[in-house]
Amino acid sequence: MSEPSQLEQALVRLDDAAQYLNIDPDVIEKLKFPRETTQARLMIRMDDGSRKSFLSWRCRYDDTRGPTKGGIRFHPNSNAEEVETLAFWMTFKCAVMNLPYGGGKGAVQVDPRKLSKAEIERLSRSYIQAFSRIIGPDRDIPAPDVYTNSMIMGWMADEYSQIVDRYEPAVITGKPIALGGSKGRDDATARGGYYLVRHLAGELGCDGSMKVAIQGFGNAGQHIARLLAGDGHKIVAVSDSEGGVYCEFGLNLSLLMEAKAAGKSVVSTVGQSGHEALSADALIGVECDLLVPAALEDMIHQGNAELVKAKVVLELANGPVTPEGDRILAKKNVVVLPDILANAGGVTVSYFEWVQNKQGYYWDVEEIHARLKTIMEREGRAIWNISQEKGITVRTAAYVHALSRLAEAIEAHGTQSFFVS
Ligand SMILES: NC(=O)c1ccc[n+]([C@@H]2O[C@H](COP(=O)([O-])OP(=O)(O)OC[C@H]3O[C@@H](n4cnc5c(N)ncnc54)[C@H](O)[C@@H]3O)[C@@H](O)[C@H]2O)c1
Repeated sequence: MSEPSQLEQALVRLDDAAQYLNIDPDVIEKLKFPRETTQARLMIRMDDGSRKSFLSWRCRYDDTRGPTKGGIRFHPNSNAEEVETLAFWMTFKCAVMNLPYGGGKGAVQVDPRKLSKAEIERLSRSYIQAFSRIIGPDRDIPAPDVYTNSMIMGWMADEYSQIVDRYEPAVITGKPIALGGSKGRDDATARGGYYLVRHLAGELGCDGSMKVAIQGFGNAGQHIARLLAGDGHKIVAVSDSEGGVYCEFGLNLSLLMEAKAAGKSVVSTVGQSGHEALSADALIGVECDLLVPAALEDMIHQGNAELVKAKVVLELANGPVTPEGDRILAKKNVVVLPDILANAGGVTVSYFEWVQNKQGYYWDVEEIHARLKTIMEREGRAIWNISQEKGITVRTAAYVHALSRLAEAIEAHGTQSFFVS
């Protein structure tokens, strides 16, 4: 038998959740397949005068609850199936948070590190030229993802406005503040996870001072370290792609952030402030209360999940625990706060950006934080209660929560075929 595809693996979560709900089979049939995936070949002029082409996609997985929403990734390994899987996750993430969106995703198969800044700008504008009839402020709203950033979103929003011949900032989120971006977007993903852990601390047994290990010390990893340390928790281990560092009394975060800002690995701080070297893999098994995967997919799996000593795993990364890893953690009574809830602070503040663009009135950062906190606590509490009532993992509970909202919307839309023939 062939290996299940990436999307088939993701759909296992849908089947798991469906067992706990009495929903129409039509709903599952609708959610099993993306509504539409468009492929385009982008041709751009390189700096040396030659022309080069790149494959690209945009998937609108499901738009029952509103316009589709999801990032655009620039990556050499991107392919249609990965885009569809990520769009499926976005469908559930937006439903978990009750944002008025469906799920989408886009990608260009490219290694942007091999392109000049001008070439990346031409590629970004060419993506919008190819997909301008698919995206739109009330149809499909892109955002940054792996190897894309606010500068690229600014170029894309500008290109779209030129094509439709009017100022249309709500077509894309994650823009620079000068072009209609929102305050509070930079640390939104980590802050959402932080509000969630703080709110459920009593239930999770995390109400005292915690020891924390963080895998991946990029945007999400550095912000969660800063926020948790601010509450007096000890960050005892962090890692990046080159290795890790450990200090049982708490790492020196300023030292680590200075190293990253200078383009160095966290490993460059070994020997200073009591920092000891730790292999990237050893981080998973560090003695701690909270483990935060904030790097890549599939990092906690069948081969290393048994090593986890933390009571709680906060998934700031997308898909960091494999289904086998999940089963092992559940057996060890480790609570996993799943990605579609734990890292949804990012898309929630993207939603705030879209609302601000549409209303033309901008909120201060305190208002953004207060609104994000309210939503994380409300949805986190509802999901926690489902997991307790049904005796299921928090991940399955999050899917149950999202699926019941999706099912309600799909049923409310009705199906025309009932009235034909
Ligand atoms: N930034 C956001 O708003 C956001 C929103 C939702 C989800 N996420 C997810 O969070 C994760 C991290 O995103 P980010 O924006 O912080 O990315 P980033 O590129 O800023 O940081 C990723 C970090 O992971 C490290 N890393 C790579 N391979 C590693 C390995 N094998 N072991 C340990 N560390 C490793 C990198 O060195 C880097 O420090 C991704 O899965 C992303 O999809 C991010």
